[in-house]
Amino acid sequence: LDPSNRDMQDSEGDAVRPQPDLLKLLHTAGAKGDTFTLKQVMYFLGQYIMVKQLYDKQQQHIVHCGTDELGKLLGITTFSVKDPSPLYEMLKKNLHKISC
Ligand SMILES: C[C@@H](c1ccc(Cl)cc1)n1cnc(-c2ccccc2)c1-c1c(C(=O)NCCN2CCN(C3CCCCC3)CC2)[nH]c2cc(Cl)ccc12
Repeated sequence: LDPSNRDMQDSEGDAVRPQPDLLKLLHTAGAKGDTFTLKQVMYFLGQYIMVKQLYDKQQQHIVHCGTDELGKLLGITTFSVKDPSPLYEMLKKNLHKISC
């Protein structure tokens, strides 16, 4: 997690409510309920990539999501887990922060 995303890291513990499309992916990965912490969202997205076998077997930091729901959400076909910026862009659009 690069320091430029301070707001993301600071708000790791806050409750967020994913939009329906993102929520569907999290449930596919075994998540329960409709509110999570950012940490949990990241964990379940990681599980989703594993379950759907979207990562490149040779270069395991590359994720091929062009033919998957995840790709539609991210608006890209491939990304590296070493450059999380497209991910944070998607999460900003698809996570509603709950200020409880
Ligand atoms: C540091 C962390 C990360 C977390 C956030 C970001 Cl924005 C980048 C990177 N990370 C490092 N590699 C992965 C990864 C790589 C390939 C397949 C699945 C996960 C992850 C991701 C996790 C995660 O919760 N990771 C737990 C430990 N990972 C180690 C790698 N493991 C490998 C096991 C062998 C096969 C390849 C994955 C899986 C569990 N959640 C993610 C969600 C997405 Cl949208 C993208 C990537 C990840």
